[in-house]
Amino acid sequence: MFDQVCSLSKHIFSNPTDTKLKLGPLSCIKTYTPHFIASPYFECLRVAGPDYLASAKASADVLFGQQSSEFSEILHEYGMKMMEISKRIIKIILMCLGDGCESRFYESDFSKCHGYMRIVNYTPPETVIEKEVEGLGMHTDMSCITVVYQDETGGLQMRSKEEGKWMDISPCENSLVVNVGDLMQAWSNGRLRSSEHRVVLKRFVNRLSVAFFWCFEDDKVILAPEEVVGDGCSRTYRSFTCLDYLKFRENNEEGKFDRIAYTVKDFAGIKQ
Ligand SMILES: O=C(O)CCC(=O)C(=O)O
Ligand SMILES: [Fe+2]
Repeated sequence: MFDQVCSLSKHIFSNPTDTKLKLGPLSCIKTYTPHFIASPYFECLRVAGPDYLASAKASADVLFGQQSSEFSEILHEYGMKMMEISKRIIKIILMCLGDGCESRFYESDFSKCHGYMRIVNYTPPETVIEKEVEGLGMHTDMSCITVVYQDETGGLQMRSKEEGKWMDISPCENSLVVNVGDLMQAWSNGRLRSSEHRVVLKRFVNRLSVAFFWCFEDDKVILAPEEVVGDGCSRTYRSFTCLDYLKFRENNEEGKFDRIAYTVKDFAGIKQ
């Protein structure tokens, strides 16, 4: 499935810019983010749930005409699989947070989660002066969890908690990277950490990744349950609605990921 998603996506990204911009920020469909928004070397296509088929088809129809259904069918299958995987992962995470947490909180807090994916094509500059070029600058994800498939090129890096050193997350065949996002950090009262990460590019090597973001519904009020906070501990985040946080990030980033000036801690963290 990854191979199919990758080869169909490469085909889409190989279209001329003018064609891709039919899906761009100034079009009515707005599923394509061109170069120079997140970074000069980053472009992406967004496929939104819950109807992945309709979302992918809307993009494919504009690019290839109505007869093409291969792309939308495979992305639908991929989206459904990612939903299933995300549910399984979150249930395991809840189990790790305490006895009975899964049965207590899955239905009440996570059953309305939704997902969307970003297929990202990284094109490094042809002349590289510095040793390392960032395809996507340091950031945290605004999700509960993110499930990432990266191709064999590598380049994903996470910042270690203690020393803030960059660690390579090397690609491994048939493996996915699972990343905790900001919403889960706040919901778990900081027991789970939304990791800072970035993507560095290799000279002359194109890179493709598919990131699936699993998020709370927009009007969800996020507040760590007492059982998760734990006896004798206090809340480190005030309650907030998911959409308010997404808007806060949007307003502060102006579409760029090149600095991490504001995170969920700045938005809802309670000063201790
Ligand atoms: O391309 C990758 O491997 C990661 C992308 C990412 O971090 C993101 O889209 O938020
Ligand atoms: Fe990310």
